[in-house]
Amino acid sequence: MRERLGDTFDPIAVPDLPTPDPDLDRSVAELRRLREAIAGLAHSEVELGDIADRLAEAADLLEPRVPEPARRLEAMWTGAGSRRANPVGGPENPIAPPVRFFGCDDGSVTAEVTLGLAYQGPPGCVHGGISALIIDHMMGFANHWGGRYGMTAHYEIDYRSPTPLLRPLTFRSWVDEVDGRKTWTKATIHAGDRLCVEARGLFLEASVAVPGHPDRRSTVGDGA
Ligand SMILES: CCCCCCCC/C=C\CCCCCCCC(=O)SCCNC(=O)CCNC(=O)[C@H](O)C(C)(C)COP(=O)(O)OP(=O)(O)OC[C@H]1O[C@@H](n2cnc3c(N)ncnc32)[C@H](O)[C@@H]1OP(=O)(O)O
Repeated sequence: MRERLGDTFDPIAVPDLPTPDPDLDRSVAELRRLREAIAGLAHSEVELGDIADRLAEAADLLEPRVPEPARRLEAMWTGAGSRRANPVGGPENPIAPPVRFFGCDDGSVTAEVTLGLAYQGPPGCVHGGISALIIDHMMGFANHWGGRYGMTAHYEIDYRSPTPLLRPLTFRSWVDEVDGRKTWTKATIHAGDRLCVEARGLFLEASVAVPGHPDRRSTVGDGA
């Protein structure tokens, strides 16, 4: 059995996601297409003057309408936390790589993603910081799937072999050990059968103040 994570979240219940704004999701999807297209352009192969003007026009239209960041932050932490806006897979976040997470019967969480040129580090390979970003976030999912939560206190990562761009990658994470407030969580990235990355993180139960809600604290990942 595999369960798509993020929309609902057993075994730790989280509030429902806010109703999506279809036009916001669509804008982000279009921005992602642009991001991949622009990252893939070779110099001088396409005449970009007109495109740059049109992008500037869209940005000029948008910028004056953007509310203060404090207002956006407050909205993000109302109801379902920042799940829709987070930088890994968040449908409202243009920089988010398009990762989908699944919870498995064996207690692990898997994710599948193919990363494009915008995420390049070494030639033809995924930037190590991008791998780390996805792993950190995914460990948070694995903790929840295992009935735990917490903030990342420490994590270590071993890059065992190059992680290819433009090929399906399988991420996997699971809770390895628990002790009081501490949760140790492991994760791997594979390209086919080849191990590319392995990591281990320490998460500590903790809470942080919720922006715009002085009376509330969030346990990070609880969607409080
Ligand atoms: C997003 C919302 C989604 C909602 C939807 C839910 C479903 C989805 C689920 C999930 C997806 C989301 C997943 C998110 C993932 C993102 C994760 C992050 O990016 S977290 C940001 C980065 N991390 C920080 O900013 C922490 C900063 N650090 C701190 O605030 C503190 O250091 C803290 C709270 C971690 C610990 O501080 P203390 O004061 O509570 O604890 P002390 O007393 O220092 O330590 C307690 C024990 O832990 C050990 N310890 C502490 N830090 C350690 C370290 N770095 N290394 C090793 N041991 C450490 C200590 O030695 C001590 O151990 P002894 O009890 O004595 O055995």
